[in-house]
Amino acid sequence: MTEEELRSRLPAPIAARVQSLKVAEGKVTAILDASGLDAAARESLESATRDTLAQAEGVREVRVATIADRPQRRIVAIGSGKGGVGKSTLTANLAVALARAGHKVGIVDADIYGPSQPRLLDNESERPVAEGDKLVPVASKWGVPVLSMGHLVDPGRAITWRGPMAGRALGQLIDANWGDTDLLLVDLPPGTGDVQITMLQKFKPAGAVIVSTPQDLALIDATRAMQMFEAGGVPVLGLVENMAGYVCPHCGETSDPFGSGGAEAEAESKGIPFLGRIPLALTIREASDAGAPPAASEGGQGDAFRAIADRLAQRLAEGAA
Ligand SMILES: Nc1ncnc2c1ncn2[C@@H]1O[C@H](COP(=O)(O)OP(=O)(O)OP(=O)(O)O)[C@@H](O)[C@H]1O
Repeated sequence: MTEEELRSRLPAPIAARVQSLKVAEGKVTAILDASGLDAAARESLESATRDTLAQAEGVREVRVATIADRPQRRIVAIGSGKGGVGKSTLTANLAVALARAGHKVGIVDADIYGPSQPRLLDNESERPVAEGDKLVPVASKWGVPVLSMGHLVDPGRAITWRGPMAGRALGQLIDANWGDTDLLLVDLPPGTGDVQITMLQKFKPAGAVIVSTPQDLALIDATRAMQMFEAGGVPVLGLVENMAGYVCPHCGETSDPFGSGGAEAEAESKGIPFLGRIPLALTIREASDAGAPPAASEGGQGDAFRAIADRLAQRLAEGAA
């Protein structure tokens, strides 16, 4: 079926909202203008479009996206299969590098059970204020506004919420008063649990970046995370290998305690772009603990983060998300 034929199948009120409709090899992508609609009306517009187009001959897959009159804000989720692989460190440094390159970027720390962005960005003592029923993100000295559960609860107090509450908390952080921020990096909790699924279903990230260390076991978990995003219709923008190659602070020699290159090979085998690798370096841990992201200063390990941020920006500009 041609694009014109597909368009003509849509009822007039839906057809009037079609901004673009493309079909390639049985995959239809429709972009609709949802201006003036509330969330429920937007969802029924989306599902009616999807249902109608899916019935057309030769259509295997239908993707529907809506744009509204509020500023377009893209969400990119940073995920990992397991904990401790450096997802939060990467998120903070990517955001700082992107902000330095002129992007309007903010961070949502969705790791609500173990928030670390306030420490990484050195604004732990700040508290967000509410404007109306929305939170106003907390500024950081690195030019990146952030909202984190770490800003809302006392440090060290364990959060013992069940899934639905955690999902609601995440909603408040994402649906905050982000002003002209047009890119939100969401630091997800590790793994593929409730919070991640809520995130996919409710907030439809434009894309995801997966972080892994080079070991086989970490990569198996990373593959699971990739599958979760793909099943949720979220394109994986790329894979990052962290803690690849240890640079000895004394002699400068590089060794590979966790192996090296595994993530790149894994990305290649899955047809996913490899965005780059960050070495295991004492200076990264020390700077991160001190709230001074390496990407904020010239040279050193900041270059590795900047190179990944550039590749991510390029992927976004190419329309990969
Ligand atoms: N490339 C690196 N070199 C040295 N230390 C690193 C590197 N990346 C991360 N770290 C350190 O490893 C620890 C875990 O990093 P981080 O908190 O970013 O991981 P995470 O995947 O977000 O963990 P969590 O499971 O808590 O969400 C931190 O102490 C951090 O400073």
